This record gives sequence, structure tokens and C-alpha cells, in this order.
Amino acid sequence: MRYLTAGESHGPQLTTILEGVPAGLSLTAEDVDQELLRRQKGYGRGRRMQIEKDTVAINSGVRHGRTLGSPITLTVTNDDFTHWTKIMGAAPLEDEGEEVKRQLSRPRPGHADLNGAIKYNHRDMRNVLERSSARETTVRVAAGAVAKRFLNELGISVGGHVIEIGGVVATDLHYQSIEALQTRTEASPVRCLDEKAGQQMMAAIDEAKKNGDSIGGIVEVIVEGMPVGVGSYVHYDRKLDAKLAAAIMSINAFKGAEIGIGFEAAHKPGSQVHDEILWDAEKGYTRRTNNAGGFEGGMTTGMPIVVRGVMKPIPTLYKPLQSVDIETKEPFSASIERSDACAVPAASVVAEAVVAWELAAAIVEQFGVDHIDRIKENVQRHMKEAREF
Ligand SMILES: Cc1cc2nc3c(=O)[nH]c(=O)nc-3n(C[C@H](O)[C@H](O)[C@H](O)COP(=O)(O)O)c2cc1C
Ligand SMILES: C=C(O[C@@H]1CC(C(=O)O)=C[C@@H](OP(=O)(O)O)[C@H]1O)C(=O)O
Repeated sequence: MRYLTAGESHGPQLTTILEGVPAGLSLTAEDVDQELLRRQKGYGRGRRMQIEKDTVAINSGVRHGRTLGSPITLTVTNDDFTHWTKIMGAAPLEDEGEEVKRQLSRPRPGHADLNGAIKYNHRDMRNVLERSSARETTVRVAAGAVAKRFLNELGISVGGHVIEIGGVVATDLHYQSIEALQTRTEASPVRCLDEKAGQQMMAAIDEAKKNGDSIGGIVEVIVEGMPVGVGSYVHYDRKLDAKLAAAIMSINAFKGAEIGIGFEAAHKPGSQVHDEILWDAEKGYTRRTNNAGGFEGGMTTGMPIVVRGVMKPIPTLYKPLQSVDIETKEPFSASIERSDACAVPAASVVAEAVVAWELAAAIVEQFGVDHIDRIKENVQRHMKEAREF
């Protein structure tokens, strides 16, 4: 399975084409829309989210509510485009002079503006900003919604939550099931399980906003129900934990990923890190602990997958940082129209989506036949064999 996305932040629409999704999977626009809505919520976002009402159109690959096995095209309209038709239209310009005046020549520290402009030889940095914007994550969440539907059929559930924002760390992380985790995070404006920490996170976001600043944080994705032995140790590019890390790192503003206890393993002895192996007749092999976060040797252990990602603070700041105008080469302090102060809660939904996609793709690769029912049979047979091994 693979997917591509297309579309500019203030252009008419965003598109994704999903290739290799098995036939026979039940899929409706509502399945996707509920994920899009989750991404749009989240404390700390700017005015753009009040303009957009993200809903999907399924333009190919689905008939009467079931996937066909052919490429699935999903599109989401940018409602903001109506305010940008002149600036973002595809037609050639009538007045080049006017356009030059409107060009963006002032790169924001922390965004893609300067490097992108140099790389693609764009004097107008809007040409960079439009595609480097995290608006693109909308259709990645749409792709993830399809992957979640697929995983769901196999009894695999994916949940995400926020564990840190601006130095406030959640300590109460207990939940009964992924469903319970989702219900509780859904009720929290910052998608945090720990209510008290959640309040403090909102206060930290308010404070950052008041100061014209921005803050980042850490999100965690948990997956239950993955069969053992998905991925492989035989080649670097078949290690599933590495694919998850890359997927997390591909989210705009994410600067690190860890699996299980991750970086904490550096300062613990092996006796406190490795998960002892247990066996019982009903479950087969399990682990006493799950410090490995569901992975050993690039393969799933059958324990819950736990992957975290760190998001840096949003680059566009109301409190200006110094930069250089690429036309005049003069220093300036950036001024902006609008931006998010913190997008960590929204990004936790994106993280769920990219993880779901990688896991679905790995299952299709390993157990792959072209129809969901046959994949289900293959996975169930594999799980039975693993229990009896
Ligand atoms: C959901 C989400 C919303 C974001 N909103 C903004 C924003 O409003 N302003 C901004 O400057 N960056 C925002 N970003 C971050 C930038 O897109 C990101 O920093 C930029 O693409 C540069 O890439 P890099 O930070 O990965 O190097 C957002 C990121 C995510 C995931
Ligand atoms: C539009 C989204 O996020 C945007 C991501 C983003 C950026 O620079 O990454 C900048 C902002 O866009 P604008 O400049 O239009 O306000 C965010 O709103 C979205 O998440 O749907």
C-alpha cells in the first residue's frame, strides 16, 4: 500500500490517492469525516480552523460503501480558497508588477521558507509555504482513516493522546482500553488523559499566546491487537519500528520519535529494560512488561505498540524573531497575520493516522491478498499458529 498527497494550503483542494487498499473493505465518507473533525479540534489553534469545515469526497475506488481494490481518491475542499482566488488561481497573471509587490520575501525562522526558496529557486516564498504547510496533514488523516478501518476489521485499534505541552507533563496515564482512552481524550480540549495536567497545558497555551509565542510537546500513539512477527529483522528497510519512526518524523514540526521507553533506555541497566517472556495456554507468549513498546528486531512482539513523537513549537510567531529579507538583504522582525500557538493536540491525531497507515501497509505486505476477508483468514491463522508455537 502507498499513497501520495497533493494540494496547496490556500489552493482549491487537497487530494490523496491510496494505492493497494484491499477490496471488500466497508468504507464511507463518515468514517473519514469523523477523523477529519478530530484533527480540527484541539486547543491552541488559530483562526484558520474556524474557516475550514473539513469533509471528504470519495471520488474513486469505492462503490456502494465497499472498496474495489482500485486506487481510492479522497479530496477535501479548502474553504479558505474563496479568499485566495486571486493569489492562488492557476491562470497566468495579467499584471506581473502587482504580483511582484505581493511576493513574500521574508523567511520565517523554523519554517521551510528559506531553504525551500533556495532549493526550488522561488523568489516568492509563497510557493514554498503553500505546500510545506501542515494543511497537508488533513489528507494524511483521511488516508489514516482508511487504514484504521482496515485495522479495525482485524481487531486492531489505534489511540493517541498528548503527554506533554510546553513543559507540563501528564502523570495520570491510566486507561482501561483504547476505546476508553479515546473517549477520555475526546473530552479533553488538549487530548490529554490527565485532567489536571490538561488544565495546566491550556493555561500554558494561553500564556504563550499572550506573549506572542508558541509551544510544542510530546504525543503518544498506542496500538493494541497487532499480531506478533509483523515487520522483519532481515533488512534495514523492512524494520517496522524504523518505518513508524520515519512516519512520525514526517509530520510537520516533529523532531524526534521513540518506541517504548526510548531514550530512557540509555540510563537503565539491561535487567530493568528487557521484557521477560511468559507463556500461558490461552494467550501463548506474552511479556511481563512492555518497555520495548511492542517491537524487538524490527518486528512486532504482539504486545501493544507504543510510539512517541516530539513536536517543536510552531515557527510563525506573533513576537517577531530576526530574519533577513531576501530582496533587500536587510534584517527585519517578522510580523504575521495568523498562526497556531500550539498544534500538539491536533498533531496527536495526525500521529495516529500515519502510524495506522504504516501498520496497515505492513499487514497487507505480509498477509497480502487482495480481499479483506482472505487477509482476515490469513491473519487469524497466523495468530493461532503463534499461540500454539
Ligand atoms: C497540525 C499542525 C499545525 C501547524 N500549524 C502551524 C502554524 O499555524 N504556523 C506555523 O508556522 N507552523 C505550523 N505548523 C508547523 C509547520 O508546518 C512546520 O514547522 C514547517 O512545515 C517546517 O517543517 P519542520 O518544522 O518539520 O522543519 C503546524 C504543524 C502541524 C502538524
Ligand atoms: C490549515 C491548517 O494548518 C495550518 C498550518 C500552517 C503551517 O504553516 O504549517 C499554518 C496555518 O495556516 P494559515 O497560514 O492558513 O493560517 C495553519 O492554520 C490545518 O491544519 O488545516
